[in-house]
Amino acid sequence: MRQGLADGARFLRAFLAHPRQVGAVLPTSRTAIRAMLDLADVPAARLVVELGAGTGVATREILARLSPEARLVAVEIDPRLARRLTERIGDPRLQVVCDSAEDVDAHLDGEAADVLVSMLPFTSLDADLRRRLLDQLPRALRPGGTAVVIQYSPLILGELRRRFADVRLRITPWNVPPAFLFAGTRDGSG
Ligand SMILES: C[S@@+](CC[C@H](N)C(=O)[O-])C[C@H]1O[C@@H](n2cnc3c(N)ncnc32)[C@H](O)[C@@H]1O
Repeated sequence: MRQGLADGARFLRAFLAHPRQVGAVLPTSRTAIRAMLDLADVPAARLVVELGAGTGVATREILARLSPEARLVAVEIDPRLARRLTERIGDPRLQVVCDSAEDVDAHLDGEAADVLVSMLPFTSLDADLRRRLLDQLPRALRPGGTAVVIQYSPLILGELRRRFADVRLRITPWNVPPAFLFAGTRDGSG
């Protein structure tokens, strides 16, 4: 409970410092995170990449589903949030990277992700940055891999359809505000 409040306060501070970069006043609910992760096969993945890890609400749930031999690379641009994540989650499968998700490739050692989880606030970002970040999603994935994306509006659907062979859409009311969940599959079976 106290940890949840502390995370909420930390998230709000990050929002007040960089509203467009953070894109939300409250951390995403665990129920919405679970519904999003249900759209991909995290337990079968060898490499999962998370973009925009924030206070780690999805990071923890990914680790709970991840196999003992797999690894998770979590990218967060805000140095305070990234440092806090490293301090708080001592799991040897987790690597926290403080960088922009535009440069995620540089941190994957030539590997491609089986599952990519995006918490990035695409709709509040500047259009050029949004395009560069969206272009990274299929690039960081292996052929046949899945990207799951959470947003507070459906506006990104067309952009995802341009980049993925198949895109599924779900809506979860168990978040403030209600969230749109997308799952895109990269072309090819690998
Ligand atoms: C809507 S928040 C979600 C955070 C977290 N998953 C949660 O719900 O608590 C978006 C996160 O993406 C991060 N972010 C924004 N732009 C980014 C970028 N270019 N690269 C990496 N992280 C970014 C923000 O700092 C913020 O932590």
